[in-house]
Amino acid sequence: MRLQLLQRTYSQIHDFTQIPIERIRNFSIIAHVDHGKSTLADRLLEFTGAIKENSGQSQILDKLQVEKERGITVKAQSVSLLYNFKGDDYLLNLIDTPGHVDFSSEVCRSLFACQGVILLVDANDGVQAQTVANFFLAFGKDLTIVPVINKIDLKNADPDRVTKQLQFLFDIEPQEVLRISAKLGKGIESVLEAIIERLPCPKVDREAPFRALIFDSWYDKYRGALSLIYVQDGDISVGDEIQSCHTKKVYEIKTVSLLRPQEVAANKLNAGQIGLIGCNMRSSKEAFIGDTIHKSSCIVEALQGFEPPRPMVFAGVYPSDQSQHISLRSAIEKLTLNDSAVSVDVDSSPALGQGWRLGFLGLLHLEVFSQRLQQEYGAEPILTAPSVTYKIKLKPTKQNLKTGEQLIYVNNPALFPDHLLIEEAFEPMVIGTIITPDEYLGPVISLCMERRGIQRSAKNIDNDRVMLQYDLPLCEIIVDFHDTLKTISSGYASFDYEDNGYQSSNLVKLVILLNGVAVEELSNIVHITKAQTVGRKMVLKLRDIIPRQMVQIAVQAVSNGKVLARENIKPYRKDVTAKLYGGDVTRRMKLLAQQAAGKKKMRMVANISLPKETFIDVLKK
Ligand SMILES: Nc1nc2c(ncn2[C@@H]2O[C@H](COP(=O)(O)OP(=O)(O)OP(=O)(O)O)[C@@H](O)[C@H]2O)c(=O)[nH]1
Repeated sequence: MRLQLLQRTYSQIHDFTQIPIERIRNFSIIAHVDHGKSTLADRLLEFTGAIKENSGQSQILDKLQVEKERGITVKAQSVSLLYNFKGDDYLLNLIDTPGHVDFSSEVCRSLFACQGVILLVDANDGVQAQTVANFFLAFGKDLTIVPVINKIDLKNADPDRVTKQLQFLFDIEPQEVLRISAKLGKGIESVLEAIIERLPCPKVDREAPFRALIFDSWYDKYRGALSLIYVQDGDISVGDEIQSCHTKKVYEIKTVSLLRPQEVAANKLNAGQIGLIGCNMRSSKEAFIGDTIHKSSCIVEALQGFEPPRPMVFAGVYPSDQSQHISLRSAIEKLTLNDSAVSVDVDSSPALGQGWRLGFLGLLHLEVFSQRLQQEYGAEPILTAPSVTYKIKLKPTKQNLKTGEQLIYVNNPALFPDHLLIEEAFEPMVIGTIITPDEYLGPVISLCMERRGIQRSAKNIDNDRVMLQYDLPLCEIIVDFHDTLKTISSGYASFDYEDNGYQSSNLVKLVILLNGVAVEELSNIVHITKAQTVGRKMVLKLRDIIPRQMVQIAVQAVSNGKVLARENIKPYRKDVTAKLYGGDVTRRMKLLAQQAAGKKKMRMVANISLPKETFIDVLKK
């Protein structure tokens, strides 16, 4: 039995390595969130025999616990499929990609290894903001696009309308558009046919010296860092010595495997293929995504890497007590290998101790990262409020003129300089695209205006849908813009954004004082027009969150030396006169006066203990 299994595995591998370049297709499925990418991937896997039909498993490529729980794809996954078309075996390398805006770096990275994409659109929802962004991403990379309308089985499906939208927005010819139901498995064959007939094969050279691009990597407890590679030239086998162009380190290849979607050992990877290599990389920092690897005996020119993702949202991460510092550090290190879009800097705070300042692509990315820290590594860190990176031009002083450090970048509100030192402040901006049914246009425009948005354009994409473009400050959308947009449009509006540089802005630092002492962890950078409202809200929230203590606590929001809001948290009052029975009134007054004096002393030295959750709760809008 075991021998049979081994022979079968071997024959499969044999087939894979023998496939000529002309019969390889590397492609990705891109779409707006929930339009059915993972479901289509499941069907493709079933159709090509990689998994059994009706195996009861769904979203096979969503492996992480957080993906299964949230029903979203976070990490792009790859799978190699073998498909017999008109008598020939084809190798189809499919890369499943996430749909949420926060994970667009995964989409970008996956596209590098592809020659074409399936652009999937929901037959009921039609083109959404992320569809637009993904289309232009693929179009900009000169990839062949196969437009597919999914969910045609839905009662309200209107594929004709969606076809018109595709034609109007992207100049896609109606006859090119496929119509399928991934859920029911209808039309899947037409997708496979389009992949083979419309997509080009990879432009690679099997005779040239080996060159491959690392486009993903993750950490395995037993084998160290594993790298997913796209072989551009030549071939690679177990036992070969490879060198990294980035670190110049040399490794011996220990394992070569294909993902089917389970890992299947192989002896060799040829140009045009995608596969996994393990070469005893012990430290997570060694598998550098975007790096080119080659055989150590033959120096080659590095392949063009992709732009590293730029973190947009920063937050402090601290262990809940300092004894967990080392375990949290190792968890962060391992997780950042798997999720290379996260940037890590060391940070410290008087209240929370030693920690890190991490950069994320967006708020969902931050939430998913902290959830993965908990689920996969059992870490329970404290996260501070998210912030963006501000650019600040300092007033010229003798010192900064000498050092040339007049321009600084600040992503930690605690480090925002005093207003007297600032000549001009700049905040990061984005161009936001919103697609909404026109009945929600009013509330959507009000939301954008409330978030300091300036309209760029508005156009109808069909009879009842409008596409809006706004210039928006990044800090206004990172926390709850997406959720609010969904709420006011009953879930119908969609949103996507792209970076649009910096813009001069009137920013102030809002500091929270507890009994006159600034709590830097609660500081916030806000636009001057919002300082009063945000200050008021924070003070009220803190009043409710901070537990009453033996002394009165004054909570103040202060900006540029001016108190904008204040609330008092009343102390517990001990009845010092309880033991008095009757007697002289002066005795009673004396006891109360003694108590008041004691409290005054205490207030001055009071070290107010804030609950851990305060830092997270208070800054949620
Ligand atoms: N009726 C119907 N439902 C479908 C079809 N395809 C997918 N769905 C459903 O649509 C929902 C989203 O599908 P997914 O495959 O998770 O979508 P996705 O695009 O991978 O989502 P993300 O990974 O979050 O980007 C699931 O509830 C699917 O069952 C279809 O053809 N018809």
